[in-house]
Amino acid sequence: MSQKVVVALGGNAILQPKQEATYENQLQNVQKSSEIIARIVKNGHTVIVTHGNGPQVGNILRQNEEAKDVVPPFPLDVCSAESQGFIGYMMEQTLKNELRKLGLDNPVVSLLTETEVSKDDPAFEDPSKPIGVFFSEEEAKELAEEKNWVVKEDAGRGWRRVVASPMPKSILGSDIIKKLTDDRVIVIAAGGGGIPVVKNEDGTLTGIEAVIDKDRSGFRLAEEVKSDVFMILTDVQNVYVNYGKPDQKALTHVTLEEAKRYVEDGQFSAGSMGPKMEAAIKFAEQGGRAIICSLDQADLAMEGKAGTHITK
Ligand SMILES: Nc1ncnc2c1ncn2[C@@H]1O[C@H](COP(=O)(O)OP(=O)(O)O)[C@@H](O)[C@H]1O
Ligand SMILES: NC(=O)OP(=O)(O)O
Repeated sequence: MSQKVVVALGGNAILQPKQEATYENQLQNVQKSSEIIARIVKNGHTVIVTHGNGPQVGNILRQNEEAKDVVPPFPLDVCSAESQGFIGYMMEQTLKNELRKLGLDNPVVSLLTETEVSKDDPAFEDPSKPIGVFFSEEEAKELAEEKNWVVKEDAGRGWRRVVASPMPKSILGSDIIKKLTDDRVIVIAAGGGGIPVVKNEDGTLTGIEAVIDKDRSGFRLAEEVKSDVFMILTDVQNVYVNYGKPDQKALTHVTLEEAKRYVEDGQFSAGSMGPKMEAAIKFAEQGGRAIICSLDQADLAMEGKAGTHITK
C-alpha cells in the first residue's frame, strides 16, 4: 500500500564523526542516502526528506568567525540557511540521479524552509544543541575560554560547541510542501530543523540565532503535511533497551505505553536517542506510524521488516 513518509536523515547520513568535513566526503555519503530513498520511491511511496545540519552549520559559523577580519561574519540563522542550501543541493542532485537510474521521473525540489520558534523559549537561556566538530574535553574548554563559546559533552562521543535549540512551533510553507507531494514531487524541506524565525506582533518575520533539532522539526513537518509515516534514520538498526549493556535488547514493535515507560526508565540518552524517541512518540500519539532504523535498512523498515516501529 502506498504511504506518505517524512524521512529524517541523521547527521551520520551526511558526515560521520571521524570523517573530515570535505565536500567530497559529504557528497559521497549523501549519494548513498539518496540511493536508499530512491528505493522507497520505487516501492510506490511518497517521500518528503528532511535532514540534520549540526556538523555543517558549526563549520560554516566557524568559517565566518575565523575570517571576520577579511569578510564580515553572518549570524547563525543565516549560517543555518547556508547549510540548508548546500545540503539540499547535494540531496536534490543525487536523488535525481538515483531516481533516473531506477527509471523514475518524479520531480525533486529542495526548499529553503523557515521554522517558527518563540523568542521566549527557555532554550535561549540554556544552549544544548551540539554543532561543528568534536574536541577533547581539554581542547573544548580552552576554546570556550578563548572564543567565548559554550561547550558540552555530546552523548559520550566527545565535546562540542553548543547553541540554543528552541522548540519548533510550525514549519512555514508546509501547505505548499503538501501540495507539491500531492503532485508527485519529492520535496527536501526543513533541513537542519529549518531556519529559525520569530513572528513579530505585526505579523512580520525576523531570523533568530539558534539551531533547531531536526527530529523535533521532522515531527512537526510530518504532522503538518499529514504524513502516514515518520521515519528517523540514524546509525543503529533499532532502538534498544539496556543499550550498550550485555543484556541489551532490540525493540521491534512497541506500543505507545511501552515506549513511554522506557522513556520514564531513562533508557535513551538526552543528546542522541532521547529527542528521536520524543518525536516518534508524539507522532504515534496522533495515530501515525513512527519508525527509527538505520539508513541502510530504510526500505526494509518501510515494509515492516526492520527497525523499531512505534504505534498507538
Ligand atoms: N537506547 C538506545 N538505543 C539505540 N541507540 C541509542 C540508545 N541510547 C543512545 N543511543 C545512541 O544514539 C545514537 C543515534 O543518535 P545520534 O548520533 O544523535 O543520531 P543522528 O546524528 O544520526 O541523528 C546511536 O548511535 C547510539 O549510540
Ligand atoms: N539540526 C540538527 O538536528 O542537526 P543534527 O541532526 O546534525 O544534529
